[in-house]
Amino acid sequence: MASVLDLAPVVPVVVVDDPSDAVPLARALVAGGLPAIEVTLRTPAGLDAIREIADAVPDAMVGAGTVITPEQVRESVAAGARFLVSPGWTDVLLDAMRASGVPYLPGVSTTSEVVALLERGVREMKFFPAEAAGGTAYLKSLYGPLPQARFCPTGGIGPASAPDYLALPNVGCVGGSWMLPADAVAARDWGRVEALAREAAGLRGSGAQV
Ligand SMILES: O=C(O)C(=O)C[C@H](O)[C@H](O)COP(=O)(O)O
Repeated sequence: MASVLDLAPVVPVVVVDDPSDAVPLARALVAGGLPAIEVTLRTPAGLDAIREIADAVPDAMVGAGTVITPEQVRESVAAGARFLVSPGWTDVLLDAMRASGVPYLPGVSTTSEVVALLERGVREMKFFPAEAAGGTAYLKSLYGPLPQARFCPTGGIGPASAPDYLALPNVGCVGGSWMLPADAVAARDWGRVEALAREAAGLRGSGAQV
C-alpha cells in the first residue's frame, strides 16, 4: 500500500465551509503542485467536499482528515477518500482504518503512543499538534530511540518552519493550512491559493538536522 508520507512533501489541510469552494480550491492546490489534499471532517461540508473533489479533480489525491470514528472511516472511503488522517488514535479507530483498504496516518503526540503504534505494526504517523507538542526538537529526540517511526508533523507549521521539519530523517512530509489563508478563501482568490501552493511545493529540507 502506498505510503501517505511519500505522496508529497507538503499536504495541505483544508477546512471547507462552503461546499462550492471545494473543487476550485482543489484545482488551485493541484495547479500549484500540491496534489495530496487532506479535507478535514471538522465541518459538515467535509464529506461532500471529498466526494466533489474525487469526482471532478482527477489529478488530486484527496484524503479525509479529523477522522475519529469507524463510521467516519467508512463514510470517507465511500465518498472517495484515498487516505485517512486522524489527530489521535484508539484501538477501535485503528482497526477501522486498517480494514478500510486505504493508507492511513494515526495521530500521536507522545512517546508512549508512538511505541504503542509500533507494537501494533504501524510505523507511519501524524505528529499533532506539532508545534505545541514540541516541534522539531521533540522529533529529533524521538529519532534516537525510535528511528523506525516516521511522521507527518501538522499543527502550527508554516513556510518558515516547514524546511526544518522536512530536513529531519524521521519526517516524510508536513501538513498545514498556511497556503489557504482565511481571507483568500473568503474572497475566492484561487490565484493566491495557487501561488502559495507553488511556494509550498518548492519547500525542501533545509539540511541535515540530526
Ligand atoms: O483537523 C485535524 O484533524 C487536525 O488534526 C488539525 C489539523 O491538522 C491542523 O489544525 C492543521 O494545522 P494548521 O496548519 O495549524 O492549521
